[in-house]
Amino acid sequence: MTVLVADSVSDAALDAIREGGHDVVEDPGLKGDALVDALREHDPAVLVVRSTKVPAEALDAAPSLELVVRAGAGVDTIDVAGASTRGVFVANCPGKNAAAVAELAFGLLLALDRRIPDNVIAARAGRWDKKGFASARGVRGRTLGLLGMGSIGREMAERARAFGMPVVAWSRSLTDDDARALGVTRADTPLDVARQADMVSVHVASTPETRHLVDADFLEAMPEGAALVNTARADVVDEAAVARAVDTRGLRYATDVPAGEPAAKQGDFEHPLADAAYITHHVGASTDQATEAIGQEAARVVLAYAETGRVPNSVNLADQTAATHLLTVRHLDRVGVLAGVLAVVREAGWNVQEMENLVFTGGGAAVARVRFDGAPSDEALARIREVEHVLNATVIAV
Ligand SMILES: NC(=O)c1ccc[n+]([C@@H]2O[C@H](COP(=O)([O-])OP(=O)(O)OC[C@H]3O[C@@H](n4cnc5c(N)ncnc54)[C@H](O)[C@@H]3O)[C@@H](O)[C@H]2O)c1
Ligand SMILES: O=C(O)CC[C@@H](O)C(=O)O
Repeated sequence: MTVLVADSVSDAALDAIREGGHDVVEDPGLKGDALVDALREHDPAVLVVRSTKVPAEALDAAPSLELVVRAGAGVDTIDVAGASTRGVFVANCPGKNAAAVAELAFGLLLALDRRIPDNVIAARAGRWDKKGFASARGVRGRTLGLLGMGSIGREMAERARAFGMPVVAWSRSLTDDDARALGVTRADTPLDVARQADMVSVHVASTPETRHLVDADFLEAMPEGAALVNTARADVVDEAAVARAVDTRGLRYATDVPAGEPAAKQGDFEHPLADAAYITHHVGASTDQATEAIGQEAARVVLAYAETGRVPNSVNLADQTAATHLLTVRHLDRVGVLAGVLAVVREAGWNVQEMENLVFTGGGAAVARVRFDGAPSDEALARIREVEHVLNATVIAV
């Protein structure tokens, strides 16, 4: 299998994939047209990326492409819907960089409280200002609000405990039992978090539903002088509203994911909040530990897919198909039996949604399970039972 790696991934991961017998083409600088050209040239079965965008034209460039692995958490950089319509799997590496991101997010919260970057900038400029930097609120006993209690949100809750910060959290599927187990107070809505928290950290995925989850109303509901940290994605926070809240309500803001983040790893950067906020360079996941863990997981996904055809951490397989019925066929393990069964299935107009064939020890017999969407008929079932080497067949509603 050819594996094109378009971003920097750990050497250990690349070695593991090579040791699995696969050709690795590594070009960490690929993006845009260069990525499309490389996909066309190498026609890989697997593409591994970090933040590199994978749009529809990239998916179209490699007819052999079967799997895109996001060596990270967020898959908003990949045209997942486009991959689904082309029958291409997309997988990610969930949780593997969560500790690293939580470390940065907490660093930013503390930096906002103590104005650490401004202290450093002043010292570097040859200015001593103990008077100017002497006041801070402190975080112990302050309430931390969390939006999103996935892998990173949970890591944040753990760290908040160590800092003596009560946590109020909103997450779309957080239950009271989950909240109790995590030692946090569950909020019914994001606005409830805004009202109760002194500092808020954002950890939801970027989706159409989470766009501007932090908007003008959210910022208005936060107390004067509150702090907000965004290490999730730019579009989850309305940055124009943030700029206004910085001016009018003394909001303190830090982000690792500024809007208009450059695609290139180095270059010029301008941002309307560059002076008013603390902006880091999308480095939440960039610790050695996270890079190693992400690399290992990306390699595991590639190797598991190559060996089993199954995709760990797939993000675009339907949780629930449209299947209405399950056809179970016990049969002798002979050539052509399933073809005969499927011919009847086709004539009956049953739309196959899921299918598996398990062989019994010794290899004499097998059982096929076909989940389909369609109206069952006794006549079709009788014809399946008549297919040569079929032992028995049943249909039940699922
Ligand atoms: N700054 C960085 O370097 C960096 C690194 C890793 C992840 N991230 C970002 O942080 C995000 C969270 O990472 P994670 O590892 O915790 O992911 P996760 O999948 O474990 O958690 C995602 C959270 O988003 C919520 N969510 C997803 N879709 C939603 C929707 N439609 N409406 C409301 N909530 C929704 C989920 O409920 C969950 O709470 C990632 O999606 C990514 O964008 C940034
Ligand atoms: O790969 C990176 O450096 C960033 C990854 C991060 O945004 C993610 O969603 O995992």
